[in-house]
Amino acid sequence: MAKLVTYAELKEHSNKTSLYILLHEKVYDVTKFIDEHPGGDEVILAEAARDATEAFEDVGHSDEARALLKDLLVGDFEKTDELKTKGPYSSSSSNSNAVNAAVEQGSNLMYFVPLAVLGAYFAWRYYSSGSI
Ligand code: HEM
Repeated sequence: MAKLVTYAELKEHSNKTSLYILLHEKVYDVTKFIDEHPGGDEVILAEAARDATEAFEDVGHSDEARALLKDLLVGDFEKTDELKTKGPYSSSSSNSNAVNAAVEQGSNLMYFVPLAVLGAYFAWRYYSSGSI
């Protein structure tokens, strides 16, 4: 059976001397790999002691990148309440609500502007037809 890695262990290995990364509920030892990472060491260090799945998938890593993982595997991550593997960090919903509201306001304006132009056009036709 695969080794279970606890959240405490994940946190212990969160610096350049020893670094574990949590991806898809599995823990990888990337200590030796970070210097070779084409994306640089900082982006990986930023994912220490948290769920790096989203960051990793957002980049759209190649199959070659994924193949590297199997040699780095430490074990399965032991799920805890402290760190939901779906990511408690996935940006706060209040924030995205504000963005949604802004987008909605923008689209209201997108309807209003062409309608106003149309209204102005018919008003112009109405008045100019009277004078011809
Ligand atoms: C242990 C996990 C990781 C492995 C094995 C890995 C491996 C690789 C490899 C092989 C590439 C070259 C392009 C490709 O083949 O897809 C790459 C690129 C990249 N990686 Fe990772 N990576 C890991 C984790 C991460 C994380 C957590 C991030 C966080 C954002 C990240 C960000 C990037 C970026 C931004 C590039 C693009 C670099 C460029 O094209 O300039 N990687 N990675």
